Amino acid sequence: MSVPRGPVDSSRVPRFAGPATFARLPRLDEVGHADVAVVGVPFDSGVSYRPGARFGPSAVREASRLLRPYHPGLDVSPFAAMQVADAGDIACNPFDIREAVETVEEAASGLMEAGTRLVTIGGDHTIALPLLRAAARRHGPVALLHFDAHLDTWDTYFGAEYTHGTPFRRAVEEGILDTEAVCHVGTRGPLYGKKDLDDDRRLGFGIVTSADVMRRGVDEVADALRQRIGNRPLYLSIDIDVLDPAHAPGTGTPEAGGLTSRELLEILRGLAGADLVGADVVEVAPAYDHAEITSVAASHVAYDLISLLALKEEK
Ligand SMILES: N=C(N)NCCCC(=O)O
Ligand SMILES: [Zn+2]
Ligand SMILES: [Zn+2]
Repeated sequence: MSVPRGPVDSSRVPRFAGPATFARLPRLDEVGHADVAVVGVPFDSGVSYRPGARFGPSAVREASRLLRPYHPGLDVSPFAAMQVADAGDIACNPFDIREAVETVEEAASGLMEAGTRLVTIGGDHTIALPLLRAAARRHGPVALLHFDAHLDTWDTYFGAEYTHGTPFRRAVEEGILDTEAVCHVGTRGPLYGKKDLDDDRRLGFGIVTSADVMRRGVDEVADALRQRIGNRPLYLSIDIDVLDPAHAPGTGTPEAGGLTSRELLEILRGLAGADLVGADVVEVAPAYDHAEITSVAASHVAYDLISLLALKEEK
């Protein structure tokens, strides 16, 4: 039996039929080894406001049925260039955040053992910490581009260290980021105080605000980010709330004045050539969504991330 590769043929089986793996790709257990695996983490016990991101992975998979095999913007057919498979969900304890964080780290590390690179669908932003740990185990401290309305470098919430507002402070404390190349993109909205920005700067982060993207334009922003990253191993963490609520209403902590989905996708495309080692798309909370606006956007972001990984494979 030959190993399946790529999405189910949509000229034979309509896209709305059959199980919703990401982009209707084969499951990891059907292909054995994958160059890239899409994995879900249905976990939202780290949220500070609206819950619901535990249903993100299934909503993004459902919305990904319409994705097509060729990416004209990057001139790549990601599912032909490499084996991409859906690894299903990492099942983690919704009642014990610390245990869940460990489960995600171990499961992600296990998947990466064979050289598989991960595109993870969240889940709330807490999960970026164990995913970065797994990336750093393999590659050493990684460069990070963090697309988000929020800094997520706060210290604790109600005394809790592991939450969706704190993963990147923990990551710096743990020494798993290359703090010469860590930057937030799309930041906006009210903060608790000026100290938030001072702390964030002290941790080593640069900031490209949502307003900066508007004023400087996507090409200039992407070029500057590419330069800052150089050829370091790069992890991309994308909180879907980086998009304006008009483009992503289905999320837990929406903030006005965000990026358009077009801006986000174009900045990502401008990162072509970077040494991308892993990525996540988090904070899709489908209960607040309308007409799959948010999960469609997230599915396209994931597709672009996979396409960036494919460019690397093609070389
Ligand atoms: N959406 C994420 N990841 N973090 C938002 C935390 C905002 C807050 O509770 O102040
Ligand atoms: Zn956020
Ligand atoms: Zn976040």
